[in-house]
Amino acid sequence: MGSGSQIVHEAGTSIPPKQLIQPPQAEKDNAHSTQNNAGPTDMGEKLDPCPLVPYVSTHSESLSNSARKPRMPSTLDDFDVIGTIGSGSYGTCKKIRRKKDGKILVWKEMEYGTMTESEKQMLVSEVNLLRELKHQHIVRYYDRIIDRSNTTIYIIMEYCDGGDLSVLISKNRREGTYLEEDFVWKMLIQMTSALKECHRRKNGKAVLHRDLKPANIFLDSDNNVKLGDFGLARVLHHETSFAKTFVGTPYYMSPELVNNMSYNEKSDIWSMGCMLYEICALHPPFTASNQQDLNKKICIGDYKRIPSRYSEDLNTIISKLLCVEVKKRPSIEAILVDPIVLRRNRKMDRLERRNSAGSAGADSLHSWEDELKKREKKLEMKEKELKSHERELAIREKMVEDKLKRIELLSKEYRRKSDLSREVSSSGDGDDMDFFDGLHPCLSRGRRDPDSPKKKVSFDMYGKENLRRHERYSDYTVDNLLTKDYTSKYSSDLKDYDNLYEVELAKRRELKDRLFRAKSKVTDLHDLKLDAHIRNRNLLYFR
Ligand SMILES: Nc1ncnc2c1ncn2[C@@H]1O[C@H](COP(=O)(O)OP(=O)(O)OP(=O)(O)O)[C@@H](O)[C@H]1O
Repeated sequence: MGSGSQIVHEAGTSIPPKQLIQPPQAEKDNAHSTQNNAGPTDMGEKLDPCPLVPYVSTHSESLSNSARKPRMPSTLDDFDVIGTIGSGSYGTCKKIRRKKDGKILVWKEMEYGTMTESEKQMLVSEVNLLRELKHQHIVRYYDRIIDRSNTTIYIIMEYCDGGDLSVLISKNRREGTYLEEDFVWKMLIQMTSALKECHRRKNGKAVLHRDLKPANIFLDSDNNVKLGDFGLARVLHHETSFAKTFVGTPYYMSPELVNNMSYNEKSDIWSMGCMLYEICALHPPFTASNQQDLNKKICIGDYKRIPSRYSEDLNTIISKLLCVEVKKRPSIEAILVDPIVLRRNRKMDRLERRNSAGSAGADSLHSWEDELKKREKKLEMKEKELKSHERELAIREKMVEDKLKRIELLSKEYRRKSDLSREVSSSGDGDDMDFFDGLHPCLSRGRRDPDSPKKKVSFDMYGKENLRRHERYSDYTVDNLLTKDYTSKYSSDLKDYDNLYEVELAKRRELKDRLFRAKSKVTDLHDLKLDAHIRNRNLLYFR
């Protein structure tokens, strides 16, 4: 029952729904205090028609009754409570997580200790009923746990993360917005399909919901209908086609109930009409300040058209459901074969197919996009690598350029010094050198033997002739030059080479001096020789 809803007890008076089910304080059964879901308790025996095979989590849709195997009964310890969703007339709903697989579910806690026998029967019927209803638009029942220590039954169900329709209607009412017509049709078609499952059961036992209202229509994350809260539904055997008890929401009460007739399948159809009307208009079709006025309106079918924004087709089908005459009101099959509904159903099918094709296309687009993103990332990384490689190369290039410049400078210097040294040595070459032959061995050193093969002269600064054996310029490759060790070795080698060159130059200078001195000595000797010769001639003359 929705909070705030009132149960019509007598014409003109209303009482809160809780009072219908809350008995005068019944004694709590504290005799048993163990928690399980199969033991022979006042609840357990009735809940389970076969105590040895406790009805277990019938999670798998494909699991047939005959194939159902006994399983370890669930216990409260198998779940973690995440939080409370809300409380209704019969208990509190909590969001829970199943420990073994993390599945999010809901349990409805209902205290049965204070219930009367008939209420307990009703609860038993609810749980047994829930087990049997397996439909994509009906809230799935999973399991139940009885905690005898606090006389509470926990009914474990599917969690509907879209909330319930009453919340959606209130939100739209608050915001002054209307729900889309397509959404209303979707609700109509899916609710009809869920009701068909209840009204036309294979075992021949129709299940009447009895409390169809927006608060009992849950939505999943895709806004699909999940018909829930069968708390007050009863199993109706076909042979007794009228159930006498009235339970439900007064605004949705059908004319036959107002006229004290029994609740039947068509009463559910009326309630569905009221609910669809409310989804469109955001308020129920029949409203009044007291029960008498409400009853009158219901009995004559006095309601306004749904807002003009909605199609005539929708208005027509809602009017059919809100037909005061039970016989003329369509059954669930009649709704399903109504031309308007069929037309709409086909349109929805087409839309759904297009959407799923669209979503498949979108999926492939997404995966394509993902693939592209991955490739882009790879390319980006490669580009980064290349850039850093390029930077490295630029540095190496710069280093090589510097080295080459230095080498050129050094080679220029070397050539300049070589020219200088050649100048020095050339000034001591020629006749003078011949003159020195035999005078001092060191003076003839370095002079080429005319018969010996000509010494190869290379002007290539890297040529091996211009380097000491261990100083081949060929060793100074670009790569070698770039290594730190080799660079320092190279500089120290050049320094050695400079020193040697200086020594050589000094030696040559000294030799030049000595040559000069020897030349003047020769001149002196020549003069002396000439003088002696003259003197000798004079002496001969005098003789
Ligand atoms: N399976 C479910 N998934 C998600 N929320 C749920 C589920 N079942 C119930 N609820 C939410 O839990 C709250 C309590 O629900 P409950 O059925 O106990 O009470 P109610 O329907 O509000 O009132 P009443 O039972 O009196 O009709 C509600 O807000 C309802 O929307």
